[in-house]
Amino acid sequence: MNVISTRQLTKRYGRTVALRNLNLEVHAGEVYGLLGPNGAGKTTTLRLLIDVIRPTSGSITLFGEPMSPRLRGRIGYLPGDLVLYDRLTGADYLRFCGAMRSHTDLGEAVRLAKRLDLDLDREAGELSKGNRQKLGIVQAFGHRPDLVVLDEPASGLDPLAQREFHAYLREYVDGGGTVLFSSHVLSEVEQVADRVGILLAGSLVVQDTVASLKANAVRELTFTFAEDVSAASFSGIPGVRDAVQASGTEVRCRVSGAVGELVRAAARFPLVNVTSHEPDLEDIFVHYTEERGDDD
Ligand SMILES: Nc1ncnc2c1ncn2[C@@H]1O[C@H](COP(=O)(O)OP(=O)(O)OP(=O)(O)O)[C@@H](O)[C@H]1O
Repeated sequence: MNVISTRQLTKRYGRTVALRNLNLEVHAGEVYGLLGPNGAGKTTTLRLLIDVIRPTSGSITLFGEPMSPRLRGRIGYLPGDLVLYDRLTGADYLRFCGAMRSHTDLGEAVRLAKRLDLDLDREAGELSKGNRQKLGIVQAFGHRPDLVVLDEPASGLDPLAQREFHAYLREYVDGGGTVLFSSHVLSEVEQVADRVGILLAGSLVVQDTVASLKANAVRELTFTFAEDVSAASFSGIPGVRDAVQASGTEVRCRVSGAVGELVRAAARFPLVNVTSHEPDLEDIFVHYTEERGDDD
């Protein structure tokens, strides 16, 4: 089942098209990472989904229904620009958020705060950036929502807090929750997301599992031969993007998809060694960004 489904979702700010015909599907029980460089439209997407801004055109369905006040209570949200009341303690702030949602049980929030090593007795004005972020995360999950939408959640968290937060996310989705989060920290998305969407200049250019993106990504194979072999021998082989002469006896090929044809071709020469550079999410991200740049 799709917890989030958007159809041709578009948002313009005057002449700026922040989001263009977005068809996003987030499945129940998954962690979905929305990636993109600054200004790509991530925050716009998240704000549309939680109904703080309205689309120029297109539609949004959450839990199979159009947004309504009843649905709001099922959603937790961490904004990218979290505003806290400096004189309220963390506990006061959580009670305040709870009262607005008619959810007075702070049990889950207190448990998560403990896990993240956040002192709820301190006033927000005294908290460091990372601890303010933790309080924002705690309020997003505190009312036990079914869907949580997080804008750059790991921003400011130290590595230990990040690890604990990621473990919590996994437990939350294993318990039936669904998470959509935005990030431009590729390693974070790679670690924690089941599926990834890459937004570039307001358009979703790819949406897939991290594993599948990697399997289909361009990888680099370097062949070392016992004698000089020309890179031209490898151009035109299915999957080969380009073949570069690294030295007389060394050829570097960029290949997408299966590498069998290329390896068979290389084996016709006196092959001494093959090394493969496995693509990570960063390579994939750079690839789509460059491809997009080439189109423009
Ligand atoms: N309120 C607004 N008025 C005018 N333009 C806006 C407004 N909000 C966003 N934009 C523009 O819409 C585009 C998308 O912005 P958005 O904040 O969604 O990007 P983002 O991917 O979240 O970026 P970042 O990673 O920097 O937070 C940008 O060109 C931005 O300048």
